[in-house]
Amino acid sequence: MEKWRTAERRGKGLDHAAMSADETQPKACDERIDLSVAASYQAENGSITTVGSMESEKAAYAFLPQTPIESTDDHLVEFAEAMRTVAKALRQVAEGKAAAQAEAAEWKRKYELEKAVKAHKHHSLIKGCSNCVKDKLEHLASKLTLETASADQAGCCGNHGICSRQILQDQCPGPNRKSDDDKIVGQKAPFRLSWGLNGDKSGQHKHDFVSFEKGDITTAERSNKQILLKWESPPQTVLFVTKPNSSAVHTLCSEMIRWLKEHNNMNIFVEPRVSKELVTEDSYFNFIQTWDNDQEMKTLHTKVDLIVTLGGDGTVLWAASLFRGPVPPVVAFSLGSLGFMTPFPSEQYRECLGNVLKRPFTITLRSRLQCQVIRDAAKDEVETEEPIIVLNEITIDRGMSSYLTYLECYCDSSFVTCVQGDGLIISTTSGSTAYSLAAGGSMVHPQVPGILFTPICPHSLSFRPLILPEYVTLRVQIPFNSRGQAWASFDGKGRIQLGPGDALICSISPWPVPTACLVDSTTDFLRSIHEGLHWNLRKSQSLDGPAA
Ligand SMILES: NC(=O)c1ccc[n+]([C@@H]2O[C@H](COP(=O)([O-])OP(=O)(O)OC[C@H]3O[C@@H](n4cnc5c(N)ncnc54)[C@H](O)[C@@H]3O)[C@@H](O)[C@H]2O)c1
Ligand SMILES: Nc1ncnc2c1ncn2[C@@H]1O[C@H](COP(=O)(O)OP(=O)(O)OP(=O)(O)O)[C@@H](O)[C@H]1O
Repeated sequence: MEKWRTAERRGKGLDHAAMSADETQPKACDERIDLSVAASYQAENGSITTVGSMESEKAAYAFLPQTPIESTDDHLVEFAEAMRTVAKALRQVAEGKAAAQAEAAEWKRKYELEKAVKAHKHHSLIKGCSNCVKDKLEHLASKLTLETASADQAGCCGNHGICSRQILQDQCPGPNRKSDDDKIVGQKAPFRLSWGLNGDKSGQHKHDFVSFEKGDITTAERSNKQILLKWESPPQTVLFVTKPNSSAVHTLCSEMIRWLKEHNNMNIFVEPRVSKELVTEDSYFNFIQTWDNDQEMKTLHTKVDLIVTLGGDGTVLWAASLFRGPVPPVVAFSLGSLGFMTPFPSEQYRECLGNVLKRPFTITLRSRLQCQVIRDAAKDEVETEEPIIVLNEITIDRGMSSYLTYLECYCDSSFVTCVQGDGLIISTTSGSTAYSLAAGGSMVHPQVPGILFTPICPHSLSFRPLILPEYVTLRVQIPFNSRGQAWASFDGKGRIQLGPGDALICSISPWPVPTACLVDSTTDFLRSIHEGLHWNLRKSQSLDGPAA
């Protein structure tokens, strides 16, 4: 834009010079005047070449009166005319150059003023805007305003070039100018955000996402983006977790192990039960590894690059339960009925595994809940039991009891409610499509950072399910005045009885389950609710019918 504008002005200058050249009669005195004007232009602009040519032109004019020879007069007039044409051309060039230089100087000065005003704005916001700084700023701004106005009468910022309105929004003359009060910049107090509970400095500090320049809060990054996993070196060890008592699963498992060994020379781990079955079946499987006890199982995550599950959602839950700490990425093949967490088609295992082993793939980080049971009898003791970790949910229900459960619930130190009904589900977002859904909870995308609080058959008309933020700790207490007992279960397993005075404490575990996506987290989630639940499936209305 600026280039175009400069070129236009230069063009105008040339046109003007050309017009005067046409109008000027070829008289000697005029020619001298023209030449002197051109000479002075060049001297001012310091162009040595041009000044040199002016000297030769002067010499040519000085020669004119001394040569009154008829035959040579015409020649001299012709020569003088030629000199005049040359001089005019030189003047046009000089005028154009001078105009361009003046214009460039003007824009440079404007730019420097704008820069200075910006720097003062920034300085005053950081250090506090003193009156002195403000005065200086206003002075600079008004200077800029005046000069902008005189440089371009078309209005604030004009149509071309640097837009000072963008840089100095409050300083525009004309109809868009703001009031004097609005003109004051840097009045907002700077602040800092930090992470932690009630200002506790031990909390995890994330990157600052506050723009101090403007004092506004902005989310620089989305909290939980789609995550891509890319191997830095080729994976070498795969753990198979398979649904028991299924011949289809067993056949596929041995076929996949062979394929992985022969094509990728992978190390294979299987559960002790499966190892026995395979080795008994064929000595070919002697190379597969397993574990003998819990202690060995606890170190699995240090040896395994990838977990392959063959079964339904229950098998994914089972695989996750083998890892109380970090979990390797899970590639879940569907051999169940619904398959909310099993997106990979088992018939295409070669292609799917080939991709996962060699190419980057998207994962869903499925958060888990860790839960500790605090017995009333042992509440003063130091906690020794390891927490129980679930991928779907913790359920507290009335079990065999025919009485209502009576559960007091707290979120951090705040009282939430008393649950009187069949029970309560505290669910992860992955578990939102399981038991919690059946109890009336919302379906939540697995990457939403939240904890679901869903009552089971509450005896109250107004008890709607809640979704709480992932950073809270929930405590469910069986009060001493509870009529009955309560039972807790973890991903539908391991039921334990809770008596009056016992409590259950849950929070999000630092160890999520990374599950490989077939497409991406959202596509897989939507596919599972469409195909698994036939979500919102309805025959479309036909076009014919009553007019609106
Ligand atoms: N009324 C109910 O809906 C109900 C009752 C009890 C347990 N469950 C669920 O069953 C889970 C245990 O599953 P299982 O396979 O070991 O038991 P299971 O074999 O009894 O299967 C229960 C069903 O729940 C489905 N399921 C499991 N996790 C799911 C998830 N995250 N999203 C959608 N569906 C899911 C399974 O596909 C299966 O069809 C529990 O965690 C609980 O959520 C549901
Ligand atoms: N490796 C395993 N060891 C022991 N039990 C397992 C294992 N894998 C799965 N299970 C259990 O087997 C049961 C059925 O498994 P799963 O849910 O995967 O199959 P499904 O019921 O046929 O599929 P879906 O849940 O889709 O209907 C679950 O309760 C699960 O806990």
